[in-house]
Amino acid sequence: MAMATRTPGFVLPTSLSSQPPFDRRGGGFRVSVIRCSSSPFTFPTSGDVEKPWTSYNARLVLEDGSIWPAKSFGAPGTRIAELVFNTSLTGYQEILTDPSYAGQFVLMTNPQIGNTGVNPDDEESGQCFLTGLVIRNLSISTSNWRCTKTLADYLTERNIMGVYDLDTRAITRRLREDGSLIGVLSTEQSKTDDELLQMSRSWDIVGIDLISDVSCKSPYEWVDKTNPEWDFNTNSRDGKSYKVIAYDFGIKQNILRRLSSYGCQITVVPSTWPASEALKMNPDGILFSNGPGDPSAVPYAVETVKELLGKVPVYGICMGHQLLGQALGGKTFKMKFGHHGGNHPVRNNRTGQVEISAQNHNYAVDPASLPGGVEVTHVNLNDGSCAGLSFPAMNVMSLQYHPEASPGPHDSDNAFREFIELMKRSKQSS
Ligand SMILES: NC(=O)CC[C@H](N)C(=O)O
Repeated sequence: MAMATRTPGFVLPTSLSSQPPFDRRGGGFRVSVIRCSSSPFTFPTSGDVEKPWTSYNARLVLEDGSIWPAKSFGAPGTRIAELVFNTSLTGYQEILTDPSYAGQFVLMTNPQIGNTGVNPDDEESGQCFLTGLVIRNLSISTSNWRCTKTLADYLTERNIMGVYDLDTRAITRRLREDGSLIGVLSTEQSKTDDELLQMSRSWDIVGIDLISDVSCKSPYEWVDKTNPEWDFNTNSRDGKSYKVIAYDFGIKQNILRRLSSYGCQITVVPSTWPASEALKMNPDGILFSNGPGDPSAVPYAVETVKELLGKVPVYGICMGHQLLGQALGGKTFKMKFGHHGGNHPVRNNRTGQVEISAQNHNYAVDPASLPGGVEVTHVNLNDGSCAGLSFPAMNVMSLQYHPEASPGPHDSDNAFREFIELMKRSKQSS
């Protein structure tokens, strides 16, 4: 049969290539099953080289009917999740432990993963929250002075699936063209392709509250700072102490470390913590954290944010920003394939400066839905989407991206100083 090449490594029969693009929201599916070749490139871990991990044959089946043969290096089994791609060159351990990836498979576009292993200092939380890791090539050797374990052992111990030997470039192009897709990863040979395909088509992530599962269950104090050896921006500290309540919607620990390094005394509270209780604790400021899933599916959290608006300075990060956007009267929407990576340029509209930022979100605030007085302070320069908000009348500031992350540059860290200044001004005027 004559074949037409759609993207490198992905071959579609000509008879099917003229069909309209896959559209899950419209309910249409292009074909039932398309078999994809594994990667056209050969790395040292392919073929006969003896590997220091246990490997099974695996498959990634996407809801558009494409099937990607793979090899497993993590936990065996069958799992379902939304597939997103991440363009970071480093930081896979932070990604694995970022609670905002709950319900997702993360495909790394960097073709070589695992070379620095894992270490106790790079954890963003106490467990891996994503459903699986999809990579092109797993490094056969691990070498780093901080490394305590290989990536394969770490994922297996934590019962997280990891697969390699797929054509990650072709899958990424597919996600960019058609948008995020639901997929099933499986090492179970007894399951047919059709069974896995049906699984992927009967699951959805939109409209689901994912934060209740990842939030802490009771309040606790946080005291750890950034390791002083690695701290930066230290000249901008004023040496004063600020009492901050951090709502945990799936908080990354580096947010807490940065706040602590800036002099905050932090109490972390669960996502369901009543606003009235938070106010009784008499905080100088409140942080609304990052967190997984659809921000419009957690109206109880939006209500809590609303009750706190105007009473104390507030700072939202990622999910926290999206909750603030809704509490201020705006709406969120699902993006085509989101932003996941350590190299997103963002313009600070107030200074005109561009920050290279770390991002991880699939939803965004629609600026057109926001009421007058709410200022869009930051814009993502890749697609013009809203990356930051401010509502000075109520001491509100928020960022769609991750100022605590330092994927090389530390450009966004000043946002913590701005929060400190917001609290300081508010204290002085009261
Ligand atoms: N990192 C986050 O807080 C993610 C926010 C939200 N879950 C999204 O995907 O847009």
